[in-house]
Amino acid sequence: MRKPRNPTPAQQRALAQRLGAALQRDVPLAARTSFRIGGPAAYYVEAKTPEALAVAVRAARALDIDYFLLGRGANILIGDRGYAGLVIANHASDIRVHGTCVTAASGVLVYPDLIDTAVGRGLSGLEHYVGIPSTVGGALWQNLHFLSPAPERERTMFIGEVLESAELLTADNQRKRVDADYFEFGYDQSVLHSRDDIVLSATFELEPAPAETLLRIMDENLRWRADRHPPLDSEPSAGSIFRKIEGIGAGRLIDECGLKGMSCGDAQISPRHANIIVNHGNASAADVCALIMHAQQCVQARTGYWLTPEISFIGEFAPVTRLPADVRQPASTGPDQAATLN
Ligand SMILES: NC(=O)C1=CN([C@@H]2O[C@H](COP(=O)(O)OP(=O)(O)OC[C@H]3O[C@@H](n4cnc5c(N)ncnc54)[C@H](OP(=O)(O)O)[C@@H]3O)[C@@H](O)[C@H]2O)C=CC1
Ligand SMILES: C=C(O[C@H]1[C@H](O)[C@@H](CO)O[C@H](OP(=O)(O)OP(=O)(O)OC[C@H]2O[C@@H](n3ccc(=O)[nH]c3=O)[C@H](O)[C@@H]2O)[C@@H]1NC(C)=O)C(=O)O
Repeated sequence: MRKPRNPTPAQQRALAQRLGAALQRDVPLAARTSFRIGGPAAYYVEAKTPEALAVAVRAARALDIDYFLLGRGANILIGDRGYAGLVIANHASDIRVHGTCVTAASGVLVYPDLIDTAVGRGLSGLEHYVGIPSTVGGALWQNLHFLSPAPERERTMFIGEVLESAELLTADNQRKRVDADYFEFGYDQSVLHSRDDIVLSATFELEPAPAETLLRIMDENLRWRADRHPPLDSEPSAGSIFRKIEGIGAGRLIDECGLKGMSCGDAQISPRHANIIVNHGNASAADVCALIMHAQQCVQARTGYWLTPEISFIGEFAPVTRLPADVRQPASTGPDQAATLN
């Protein structure tokens, strides 16, 4: 991602005029991410409806101001120097049920809000994604996934399977309804990665199911996650750091290199799951980058595989100044190390 530019004084005035009192300055972002890491947003606005989201995105585009759309902040690492442009936080939270369909604004939290609403009406299709932090928009961006129910767990299920349609703000600022095929969903993949479309809302087509079946699946999936992943509330993270390597496992490769438990400052490769880096309090983005680069280098040297980050790197990154505990050579000295990780 290009380093965001500081808006000029003229752009700043025009933005303030368009967004009014909703526009805030120098807003800390760390607490707005699941990693609890990152510097401030120079400009920040919270969109509480899909209409307000469209207004903010259109304003940034019209004024040629760099912007970033922040969902739950669960799949990103924000640089220690923050984001120089406009961060648009998606808090659009409306949910409507009509028959077996549920329509949610893109800022709705998949868990608990969307899942609880669907399950409360006895509707099946979303309960698999219990415990995973994501807004509806983020879920479509990455095609949110989890294993099919126990005991078989024979395949990965994707949220795209139950998507009926979505309303977008397209790259040319049109509001448009599209069906699920439009998204060209894959594993961790959708058309949103390559197009500038913004999801405003989504409609899911679900199926009636007995409450006890839905509650059993949710309970089993929460236990599956609790057994394998560090708990998000006490050990903040961004979930899997590296992309899946089919049939091999990014986590397994890091584990085989003996890197579990390795620390850099307060950042640590989780002793529980090697593909997750946790923040024990005051980890910086630079600390996380140092661990990422170290894992990439170790895994490549030992196995020949190159680990590609799954998370997005947002904003401006400070140089790596601290190194993982047992690394003797500097991993990087430049400010743009995030660009070298991909
Ligand atoms: N399976 C698991 O266990 C876990 C999965 N995750 C995944 O991480 C993601 C977390 O979502 P969330 O926290 O909400 O997202 P984030 O705030 O982390 O943003 C991630 C990206 O999603 C895109 N995005 C967010 N909202 C929208 C929208 N309304 N329209 C278009 N693009 C959007 C943005 O892309 P852009 O910059 O291109 O606009 C952004 O870069 C989910 O996809 C989830 O599947 C996370 C943790 C664990
Ligand atoms: C956590 C995420 O998604 C998760 C998703 O929740 C679950 C369930 O569907 O499947 C994937 O985890 P995963 O644990 O199977 O992924 P990997 O990190 O590639 O591990 C693969 C395999 O390696 C082994 N493994 C993993 C960690 C470890 O420390 N040691 C080890 O040996 C395990 O057997 C594991 O099953 C997703 N991760 C990726 C990178 O695809 C996320 O996207 O943030």
